[in-house]
Amino acid sequence: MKIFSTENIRKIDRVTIEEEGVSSQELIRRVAEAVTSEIVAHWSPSTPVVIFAGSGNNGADALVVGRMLLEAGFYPRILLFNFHGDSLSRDCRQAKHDLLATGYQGLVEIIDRAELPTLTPEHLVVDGLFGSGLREPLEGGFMMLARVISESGATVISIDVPSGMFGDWNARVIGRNVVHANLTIAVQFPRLAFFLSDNADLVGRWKVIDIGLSERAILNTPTKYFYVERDEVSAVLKSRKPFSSKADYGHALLFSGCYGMTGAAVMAARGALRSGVGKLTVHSARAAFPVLQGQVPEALFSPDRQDYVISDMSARFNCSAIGVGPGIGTNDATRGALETLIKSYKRPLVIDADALNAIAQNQSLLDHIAPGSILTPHAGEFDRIFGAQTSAEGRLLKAIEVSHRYKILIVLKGHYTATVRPDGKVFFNSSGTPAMATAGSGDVLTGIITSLLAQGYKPESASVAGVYIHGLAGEIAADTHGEYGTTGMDIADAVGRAIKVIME
Ligand SMILES: NC(=O)C1=CN([C@@H]2O[C@H](COP(=O)(O)OP(=O)(O)OC[C@H]3O[C@@H](n4cnc5c(N)ncnc54)[C@H](O)[C@@H]3O)[C@@H](O)[C@H]2O)[C@H](O)CC1
Ligand SMILES: [K+]
Repeated sequence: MKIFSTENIRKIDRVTIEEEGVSSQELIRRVAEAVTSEIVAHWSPSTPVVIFAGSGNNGADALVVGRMLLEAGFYPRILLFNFHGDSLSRDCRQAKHDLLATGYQGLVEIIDRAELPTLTPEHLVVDGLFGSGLREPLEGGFMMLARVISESGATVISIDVPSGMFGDWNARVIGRNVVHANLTIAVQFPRLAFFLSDNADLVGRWKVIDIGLSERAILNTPTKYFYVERDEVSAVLKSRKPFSSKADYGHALLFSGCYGMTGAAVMAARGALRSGVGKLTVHSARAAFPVLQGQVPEALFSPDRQDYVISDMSARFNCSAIGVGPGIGTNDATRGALETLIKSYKRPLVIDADALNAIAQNQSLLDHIAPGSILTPHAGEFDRIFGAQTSAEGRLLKAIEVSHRYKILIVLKGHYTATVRPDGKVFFNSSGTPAMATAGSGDVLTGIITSLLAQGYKPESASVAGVYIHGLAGEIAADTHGEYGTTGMDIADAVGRAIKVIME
């Protein structure tokens, strides 16, 4: 699914109204209908509801919600901010008119000074103060109002975006000055800001409602941001040919494991094999031999010269893809071997874990990484390489910059793992569960992406598809083992089923 900028949503909105003949009032009605159904489905008419309506079309949405709630037997209190008595948008004026035409007596129109109602945790607040028309961070009375709403303990449903927050970038916004929603109901598309952990407490849960904006305009409007769902991944994964053999699905090489961290190699290997690689060789410390051969008998074992660490990472047997990092440790010999690999290997590498930490200690290696390589850092690993970031937004911007500069893909792991490409496109992943916050989970991902690369998928699709498959495998594993009980190995073992579900 495309994630559009606020500006582009406005354009698509305009095309829908001007070229497809849908009136803005009809669009507002569709928004209000969806918000109202949500309320009617989960709250009883006796709920004390307070609706805050601003002067623009976000306020118009809110006023129409008010009218629809009245029809459903609720009796909301509605506050409309109409400074000087003449600031309403045309649609907001119309919505006010329609509301008053029902004979409703509860409208409080705030023209100069606001008398705010006391809010308690029993209240349900509908936040229609500001949507995509917000121009500046809130200040003064609106800032105070946002704080009062957030600190009241009331349940808050925000229409389109939490008021005070921009849909795109929020570096200038202070979280405390934004309405904190429990649920945000976004019009037609999720916003970039929803995917950044900085805003998690402001957005709450979010849903998107389809109001039927022009499909042609949606198709023709470019964007750099995407939300990856199952359909996009199933369009990428290829079915196997009946007459194919293992030679058709690549031979991956993993540099993984050392004494004490052989399990990482096991999980990466399992992830690779369960995602369809034709052959797999794991090069590891000699001491890893019995564990790897015992736990992953399908993989070939390539012993290092050294017993306890990896000291040699030369590419061998013309392998079709290399993954490096899980459980390799930070030994000098291993770091030296990694430097040689990075400086000599000309095809994309998958680089994870301690291999990332080695790069953090020798950043000149970034200049040598083959274009199209995939780095899979979590926030801490990313910051160690590219500098400490104070926000997820800053980290994403930095990832976009360095991905372009070094021509590498960065898989920034988190709740919505973001895959950042050198062309500036960013893919936020939709699958996954907190059950995956467990040791070994990342090793499995390295295995999956390396396996897809080995099978001939381009780095752009191996990364995005690999991340989605990994998340879905985590969901499947958590179905059986629960949020607490899911292990890295459970995730690895569910990878095959995840791919099956995607391809069905
Ligand atoms: N996307 C769609 O297709 C549809 C969206 N809808 C809803 O409409 C709003 C956007 O409405 P708009 O009138 O453009 O803007 P707002 O209601 O968000 O607010 C504009 C209003 O606020 C004033 N203002 C802006 N910034 C500030 C500030 N910092 N302090 C004080 N006042 C400010 C500005 O001057 C205007 O008066 C969208 O979010 C959806 O909710 C429709 O439902 C139709 C389809
Ligand atoms: K809002």
